[in-house]
Amino acid sequence: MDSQINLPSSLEVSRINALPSAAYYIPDFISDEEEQAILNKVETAPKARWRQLTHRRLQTWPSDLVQDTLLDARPLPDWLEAPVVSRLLSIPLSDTEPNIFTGSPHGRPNHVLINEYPPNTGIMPHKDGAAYYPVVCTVSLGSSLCLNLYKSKQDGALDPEPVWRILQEPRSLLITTADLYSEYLHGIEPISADIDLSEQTVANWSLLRSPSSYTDGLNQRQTRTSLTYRDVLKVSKLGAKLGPMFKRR
Ligand SMILES: O=C(O)CCC(=O)C(=O)O
Ligand SMILES: [Fe+2]
Repeated sequence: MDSQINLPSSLEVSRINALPSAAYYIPDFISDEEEQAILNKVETAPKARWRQLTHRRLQTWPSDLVQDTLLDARPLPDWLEAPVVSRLLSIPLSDTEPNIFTGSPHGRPNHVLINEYPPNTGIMPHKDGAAYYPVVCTVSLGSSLCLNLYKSKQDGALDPEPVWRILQEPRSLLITTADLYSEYLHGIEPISADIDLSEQTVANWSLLRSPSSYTDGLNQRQTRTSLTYRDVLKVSKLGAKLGPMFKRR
C-alpha cells in the first residue's frame, strides 16, 4: 500500500522557504483510499466523541487535556496511528536527526485533535501554547483551505492582516515548528472561498500538488477535516496505571 506514496528523502526537500523557521509541506502524504478510510472512521465515531462548538465540531484522541495534561495514556487508535505516524517518523529531518519528533519527550505524537470545518467556518488566530512539544503535524482531508499566519504588533495587539497564507490541499501534511510555533499566530478565516491565490500570495505555492486547480485564484471550500498530531508534554501517571483497564476503541 505504501508503494504509491513517494515521501521526500528528507524534510529539507519539503521546506516552505518563504516562511521563517520552520514549516514543511508534503502534498500527497496519504492516498485517496487512506483519506476515505480515515474520514469514514471520523464520521462513524460514537456521537459522544464529538464536541460541538458554535460553528465547528471536534474530537480529541485519546482524550481532552486537563490543565495541559493528558490523563488518558492509552495509545492512539490504530486508524490514527497507521499510516500517518509511522510515515511521519520515517522521514529524516536532517543528517543527524532521524525525524521531526527526535528530542520530544515521547519521541512521537501522543494526541490527535480532529477539527471539521464546513464552508464559512474557521478558527480564530491563536497560539497553541505550552501543553505541547513545539511541533504541529496537520493532515488535511476532504477539501483545500488556507491557514493564515499572523504577527502581533509592537503594542502586542494582533495585526488582523495575515503575514502569510499556506494552502493546505486534501491528503497533505503540514508541519509547523520553532518560531512559527512560538512567535506567530495561526488561524483560518470563516469564508466560503479562498481568493487571490497565486505564487505571490501563497507561501507553499511551489510545493502544491495541483497549483493548476487555482489558476483563477479561487478555492471554493467544501468541508475540510483536519487531524492535528502533537506530543503532549505531560502525561498523567494515574492515567498510565488505568490505561490497561480500558480497551482501545
Ligand atoms: O485545523 C487546522 O488546520 C488548525 C487547527 C488548530 O490550529 C488547532 O487545533 O490548534
Ligand atoms: Fe492551533
